[in-house]
Amino acid sequence: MPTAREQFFYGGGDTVSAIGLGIGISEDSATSPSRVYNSTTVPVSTTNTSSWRNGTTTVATNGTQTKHGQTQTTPLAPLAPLPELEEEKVPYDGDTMSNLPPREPVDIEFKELSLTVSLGFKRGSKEILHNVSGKFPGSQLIAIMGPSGAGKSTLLDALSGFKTTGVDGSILCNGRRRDLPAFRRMSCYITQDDRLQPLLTVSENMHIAADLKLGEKVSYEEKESRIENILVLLGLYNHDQTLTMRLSGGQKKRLSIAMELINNPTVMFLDEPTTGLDSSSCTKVLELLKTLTSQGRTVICTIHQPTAKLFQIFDQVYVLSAGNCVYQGSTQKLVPFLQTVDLPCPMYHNPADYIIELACGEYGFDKIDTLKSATENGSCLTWFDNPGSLLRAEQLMRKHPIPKHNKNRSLENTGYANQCSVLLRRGYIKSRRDTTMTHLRIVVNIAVAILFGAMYDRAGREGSRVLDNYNLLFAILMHHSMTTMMLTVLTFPIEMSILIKEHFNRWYSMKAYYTAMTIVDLPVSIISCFIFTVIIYCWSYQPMEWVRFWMFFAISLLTVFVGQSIGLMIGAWFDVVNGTFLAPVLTIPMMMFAGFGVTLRDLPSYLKWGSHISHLRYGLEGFIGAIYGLDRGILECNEAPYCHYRYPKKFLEEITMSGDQFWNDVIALSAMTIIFRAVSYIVLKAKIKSVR
Ligand SMILES: Nc1ncnc2c1ncn2[C@@H]1O[C@H](COP(=O)(O)OP(=O)(O)OP(=O)(O)O)[C@@H](O)[C@H]1O
Repeated sequence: MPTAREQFFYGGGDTVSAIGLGIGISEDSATSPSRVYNSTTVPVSTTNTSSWRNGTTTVATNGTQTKHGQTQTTPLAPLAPLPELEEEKVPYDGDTMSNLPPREPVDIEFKELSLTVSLGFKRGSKEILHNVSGKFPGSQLIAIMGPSGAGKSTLLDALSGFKTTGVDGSILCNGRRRDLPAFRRMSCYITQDDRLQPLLTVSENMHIAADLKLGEKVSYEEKESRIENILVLLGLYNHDQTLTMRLSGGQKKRLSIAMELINNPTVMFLDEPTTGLDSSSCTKVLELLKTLTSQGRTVICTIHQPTAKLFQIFDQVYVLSAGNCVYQGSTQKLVPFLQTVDLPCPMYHNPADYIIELACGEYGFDKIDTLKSATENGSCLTWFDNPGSLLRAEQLMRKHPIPKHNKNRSLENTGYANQCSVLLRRGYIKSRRDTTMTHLRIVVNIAVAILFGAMYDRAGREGSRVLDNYNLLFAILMHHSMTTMMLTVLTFPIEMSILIKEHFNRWYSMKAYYTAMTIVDLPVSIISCFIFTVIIYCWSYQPMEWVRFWMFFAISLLTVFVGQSIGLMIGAWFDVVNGTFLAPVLTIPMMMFAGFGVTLRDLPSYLKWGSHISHLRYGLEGFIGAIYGLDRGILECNEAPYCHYRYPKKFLEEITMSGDQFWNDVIALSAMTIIFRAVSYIVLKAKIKSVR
């Protein structure tokens, strides 16, 4: 049997290639037993050359349709019926969407759109989209296709408003220039990777999304009913108590869609919704999206190389090749289009595969130019289903009144207080289940306290072991600073992708996220620090005075907060690899400036400034003030005949600390916490902005 390429270049043997393009007209198909059908082959009988989507079609999408070398004619399932999610055995009920009111369709058009990215300092820039145009009418399921690197995700980013930097050209919504805040209020973006909270169940994720998107104005019953309907529609109802991390790839994808459906967006952008899914899950996801379009939603998704079966689910396709449009129009008309430009699709070839092969330049780069000119880089509307009925911009403007001006500048659906309280609830659930950030942290604090206690048993009251106790105080300081810093260095890199998605989809503001994240961590920080302090303070026999204990605890806690804030700042600035390298590296100079190895008096004058920015210096000074300050009396001397530091004052003199700087240390550590937190918030905001 000739290969697709051979058929293309040398003709299809006994096949009339006129219809070609995935629609092979066999002169005598019944007498061609040698034909092999693969999953992407869509030959159509001569009785149905006009529509290979709905007519009687010879499909070989699985082995059963090719029997003993003979092709069986199988009618394709009509597209209209709604999907049945067999996997979950949920009978589909047309009413399941009753709580999601139909939407007024939105027509998106873009003209001469180009997108340029900066390649970095002194490296210039690169244009990814080259003046492409296109039209995505409302209520349609639209595929943006193309080879890898063609610019599919970039086009999706530009249209959704996710990318605004370097975008040139015009994007129209219902004929009017896109008002980005208003457009973002009616649209959502579902990313390729599943950015979901792994430690929450399906139901919890849905409730959090509902509370953030619908707020308190919508009643509990209404929210419940919406969640129920969506979960039933998406076949997730039976899994509502499953932790998200335990869901299958397809279920995660459906949950991502479900969470965005809660506020009933009009336009949905999905980046490769079928990637990583088996063919049955792909079909289910696409059929679900198709269902959503029937209620007025416009669903635009990027897709790599759909099989013939998946391809036919789409209404319209937009094909890109190296940032240029090579086809725009209905899926059914792709074959006739290719025929018209003299690039007929070989028989038994999936047109979707064929156009990608053409777009890759497999048949010569001149073919790409031919296609680009034929589609006028996306301006040509000839190949739409019913081009005559497409409304021009002016007609659309007349049909759709000017939208009401929204005085509310905030993009989020609910207020700051509601966002904070819902995020706190989510944070609480997460920290209850998080083995590292919560459980391991408490266990590590207890284990280290026991270890230190055993090593420095009674060092706190013994005059002959003052230097041991000094070492212990510094070790405690390092423990508080390093353990929290290393944990929080990971906070933003781990959460960043979820944060970007949820923030872009207007779930919450950065301010609310940051406030909730700060508050949620407080109980665990305080509890683990308190347990540690009690164990080590008692075991090492530090002075049994409440004032000194609380001073000691206060300095410990503030050191924890500073360590956390530095960790957050580094995590906001750098990725995981650089962050985990930089955090300990930056701690070393802080240690040197703490006055521990080299006393503050002996620091070279040109390095004195370092001691003022070292949180470990203030921590150590604070500990010394708590343990040896407040005019502490003579120490016991039971373990050695001579106690050099029997008088605490002598020790303070030698380490050049006065022991009365406690409040200055508290102020310095508090100020550092506030400054580092503020810097990490600013860096985080800038980073999120820079992504766009
Ligand atoms: N910020 C950037 N800096 C430099 N090049 C970029 C940047 N963003 C995208 N590109 C380049 O632009 C081209 C298009 O990228 P895009 O992610 O849109 O492709 P795609 O068609 O979605 O590919 P895939 O299907 O593999 O995801 C690629 O060559 C990519 O390397």
